[in-house]
Amino acid sequence: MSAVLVTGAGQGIGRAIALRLANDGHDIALVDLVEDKIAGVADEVRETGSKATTFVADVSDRDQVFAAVEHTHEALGGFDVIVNNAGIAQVAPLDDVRPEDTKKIWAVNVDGVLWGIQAAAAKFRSLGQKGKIINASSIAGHDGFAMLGVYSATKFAVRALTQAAAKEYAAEGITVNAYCPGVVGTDMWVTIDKRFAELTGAAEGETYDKFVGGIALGRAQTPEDVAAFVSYLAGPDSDYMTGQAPLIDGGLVYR
Ligand SMILES: NC(=O)C1=CN([C@@H]2O[C@H](COP(=O)(O)OP(=O)(O)OC[C@H]3O[C@@H](n4cnc5c(N)ncnc54)[C@H](O)[C@@H]3O)[C@@H](O)[C@H]2O)C=CC1
Ligand SMILES: CC(=O)C(C)=O
Repeated sequence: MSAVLVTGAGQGIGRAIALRLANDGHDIALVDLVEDKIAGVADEVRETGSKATTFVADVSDRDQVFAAVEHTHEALGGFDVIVNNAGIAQVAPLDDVRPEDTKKIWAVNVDGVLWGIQAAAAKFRSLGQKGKIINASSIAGHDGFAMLGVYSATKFAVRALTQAAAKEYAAEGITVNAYCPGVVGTDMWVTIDKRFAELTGAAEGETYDKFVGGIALGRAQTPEDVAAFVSYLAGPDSDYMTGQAPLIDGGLVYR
């Protein structure tokens, strides 16, 4: 079918996206910081009958992202979709944020997405074909959350890049969309919950439970819930959609 590159594919939402798209029949290039994690997910992808390849890269490094796209094309014999999923969280009151903090999270969550957008568009262009670019935003890309202010800013920025890239690339048949999950029970939320506990005196688990308590559908989101929507974005049913960043959050933020 088609060849898809997923960043941050070693665990959590990225792993679920990789497995869902493999089950949909796509071949998958798994990109992450740590080889061991993506090697394990690659084995799971191969069990579905789809091809898998791995590439270690830090998405904040532009050259490494371009190399990952090149590797995907060589290893899978094509390049059709990129999912710029890798991201990191940071929990801090705005008063405490320092330049080194903003630099680090911006480099991964915003620059990392921009390098992925650029590298994918350049490859689609060189192959003379259409393609799909899919970016990870968040409910925090629609609402600024207390203690997650800079993280929220990065996810708003992802929406801005998604809209601008959609406009710049539409004439070339390249679509650009984002997904905005809510509260997904991954390691990211374990870290967020612990930091809230340290900073606010909340008990461990309390912040996560409070956020989940606000979800209309009454449960935390699974990585597979997110992957189901990304499956739509990666497939032909979304061909007429570009520049959008829909919320897929069980009813938490309403726009
Ligand atoms: N967990 C949640 O509730 C939500 C997550 N998101 C977003 O979804 C995406 C995935 O989140 P999770 O799976 O929960 O996170 P996670 O922390 O469980 O997994 C993130 C993966 O990305 C990799 N990664 C981190 N920095 C990287 C870098 N510089 N280069 C390459 N890989 C890197 C990590 O090694 C890890 O495998 C992120 O962009 C996150 O901001 C959005 C909304 C909600
Ligand atoms: C982790 C995240 O994206 C939140 C809290 O919206």
